[in-house]
Amino acid sequence: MVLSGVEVSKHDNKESCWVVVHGKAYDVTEFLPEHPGGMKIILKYAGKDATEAYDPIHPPDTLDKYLDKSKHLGPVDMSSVARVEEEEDPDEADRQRRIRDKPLLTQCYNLMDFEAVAKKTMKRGAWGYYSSAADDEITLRENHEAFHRIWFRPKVLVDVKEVDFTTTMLGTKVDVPFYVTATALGKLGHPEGEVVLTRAAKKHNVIQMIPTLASCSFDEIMDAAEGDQVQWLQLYVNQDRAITERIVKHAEKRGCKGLFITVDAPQLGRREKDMRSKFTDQGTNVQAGQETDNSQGAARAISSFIDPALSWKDIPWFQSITKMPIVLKGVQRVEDVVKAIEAGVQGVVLSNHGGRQLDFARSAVEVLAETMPVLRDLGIEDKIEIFIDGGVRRATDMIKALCLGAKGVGIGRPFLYAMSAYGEEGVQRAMLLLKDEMEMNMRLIGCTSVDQLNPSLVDTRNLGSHITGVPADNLGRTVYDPLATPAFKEP
Ligand SMILES: Cc1cc2c(cc1C)[n+](S(=O)(=O)[O-])c1c(=O)[nH]c(=O)nc-1n2C[C@H](O)[C@H](O)[C@H](O)COP(=O)(O)O
Repeated sequence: MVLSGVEVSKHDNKESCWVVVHGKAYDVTEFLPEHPGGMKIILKYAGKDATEAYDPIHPPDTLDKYLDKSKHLGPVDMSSVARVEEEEDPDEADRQRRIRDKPLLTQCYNLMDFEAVAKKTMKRGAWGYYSSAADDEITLRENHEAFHRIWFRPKVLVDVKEVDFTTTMLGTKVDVPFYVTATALGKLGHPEGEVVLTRAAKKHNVIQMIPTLASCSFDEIMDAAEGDQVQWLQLYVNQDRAITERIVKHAEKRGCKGLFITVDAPQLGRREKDMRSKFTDQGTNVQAGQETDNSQGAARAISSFIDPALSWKDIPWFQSITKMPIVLKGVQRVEDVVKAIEAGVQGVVLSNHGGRQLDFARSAVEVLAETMPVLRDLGIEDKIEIFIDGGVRRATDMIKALCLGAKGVGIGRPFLYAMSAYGEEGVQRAMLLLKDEMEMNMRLIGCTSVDQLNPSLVDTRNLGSHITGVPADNLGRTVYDPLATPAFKEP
């Protein structure tokens, strides 16, 4: 039996709330209080077609996975279903013009070029979510600027005819020492979402870390991989450990080759640009608890399930439910690296979440420079693989990290911007540009393989002095989007 839009429209309130997604009606009345994005956003679409707002945020299998079958009401005659009149973005016509006039892909010569184009062509809410960082975004800027306080000590008269910058990460051979790190809500930037990154990563033999808060379903992203393409899972630990156990076991069964447990986000940071965009979309498919104030932006709307009680005592439980290598993502001091080694995990990512969590957290490269000498003194530097992420925008940033002892680096925003501005081709070009830069800079530093990169090739004397002159990062500054000012009403 096909429902009419008139029938659906009668259920438009808290007492009886039906929504339509992809031509089917769902009774979400009982789910309202559980929705991570809060009730308001669902009630906005109660009795109407919610598909357009729903898609960028929720993996397609969300309703099948999380809404009891008895609430699936069946097909609707879409010709009679009401739609929500979204308020027209005053900038939309201009944005379409900027998309039309954007530079050719071949005119992008570095990762910051993609950011420049994305800033002008992305929807405000999407740009706000991707570009934002915590509080005054000091750490966001420090992540990139810290690399400017490290200088090279290149060797000369070395035969650098053949350069090979392949390496291994958690036992997987990769073409380049970077991976695509986990960044949520891929469909905010591109209608296909994270699978765009999957396809580009395959072409360059780069590992992709699949985010818990992906727009695409986990299986969609795994299915988009080809052949022996390697993917890792990034995990936000759910307060409901049964959900977490299910996610981890399924990931291992599907062939994930690493479990990256995010440990720097007991609560997601306060990202004001994201909040200012008054993110009105719902949370993702993961679920738990309390009413969320949507005016806190996407971050808060999608993360109420994260367990702030996660602690070192949970590590043995994770080791009991999976054989995947376990890596702690978001470690920020050498004492915790030593603890991670003692806990028997296989790796850490030194990271401050791209500056999106604790403002004034140090850059990962500075923590790396602090960590490796201590591990070497203790003779335990080979007990764990150390990755870093945050602010990596050039191959020289990667080389500096490898010289200081990193196994590889994670890159986040640049691939999101490349995807948002130019789709898969953009991500491909971004990866190619990094490979070109890698080959040139390895030659110029006098090395032919990553295992030759060592601390003697860099001068880090200035790294710890946070307030010091650094060469102006002009493109980065022009692209940097200071906190959007409060939206004053037009006169
Ligand atoms: C840019 C970005 C980063 C996010 C991210 C979303 C975006 C848009 N999200 S978040 O919504 O919760 O903050 C995640 C995430 O899902 N899980 C996670 O572990 N890190 C998340 N990160 C952090 C990411 O994994 C890297 O640590 C960070 O992006 C590295 O810095 P760059 O962007 O400068 O490369």
